[in-house]
Amino acid sequence: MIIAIDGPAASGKGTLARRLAAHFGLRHLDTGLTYRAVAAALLAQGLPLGDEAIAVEIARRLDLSHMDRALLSAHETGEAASRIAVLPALREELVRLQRAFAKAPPGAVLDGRDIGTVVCPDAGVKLYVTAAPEARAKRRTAEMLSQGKEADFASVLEDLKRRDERDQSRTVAPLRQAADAHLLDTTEMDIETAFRAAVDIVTAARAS
Ligand SMILES: Nc1ncnc2c1ncn2[C@@H]1O[C@H](COP(=O)(O)OP(=O)(O)O)[C@@H](O)[C@H]1O
Ligand SMILES: Nc1ccn([C@@H]2O[C@H](COP(=O)(O)OP(=O)(O)O)[C@@H](O)[C@H]2O)c(=O)n1
Repeated sequence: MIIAIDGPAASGKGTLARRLAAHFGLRHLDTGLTYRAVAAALLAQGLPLGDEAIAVEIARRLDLSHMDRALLSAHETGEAASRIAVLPALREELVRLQRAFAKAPPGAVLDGRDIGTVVCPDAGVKLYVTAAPEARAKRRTAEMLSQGKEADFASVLEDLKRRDERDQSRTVAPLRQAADAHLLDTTEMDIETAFRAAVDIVTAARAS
């Protein structure tokens, strides 16, 4: 079975995806990391973010089993990832890797922006996880502070809104809720409540 999870930045989709994968015995791929890994490589080598051919070349060499969220979590990496995520040939290359991961047994949970709409349109269950921008900025700020990084709520909020706008308005695979996705608004939910709600949705979908 494939579970597709999409949603805006810091909505909690990664946390849910990880826990659902463990609960249902599936593999997990955070597809945001694939965009972050390419962006981090470009930044590290001082290469331009707009050069599609170079980005595709880096994507071809990606090893999905060696992507470390901690190493790729920097705020600037997320910002650069959303800038290169508009490049069609790069998306094509990454989607190819993501689909291959999704299809291998026993199934997988993938989270990102276009999983239910583009990467796995036939997924058994689709969730669209969201929360109010202020709630998401509060979570991301707390996360950064807990990692010993500097974080200012107002600028985190501004950055998240700008990234959401870019992700929703790009021409190729924009962030949007698939017609058959279940909406999970976690603004008023803690992690445990959101997880329980997601398990109920998946369990009901598997039974039908
Ligand atoms: N429902 C929730 N309530 C409070 N904090 C949450 C909730 N879901 C996730 N978080 C926290 O918010 C931060 C961002 O969550 P994450 O799963 O990484 O989001 P995303 O993958 O959508 O960017 C993490 O620190 C996570 O522990
Ligand atoms: N399936 C995906 C996943 C991420 N992305 C892009 O990659 C960026 C970083 O994604 P992420 O999931 O790591 O970001 P957070 O939500 O964790 O902050 C997003 O802002 C998107 O622009 C995408 O275009 N498609």
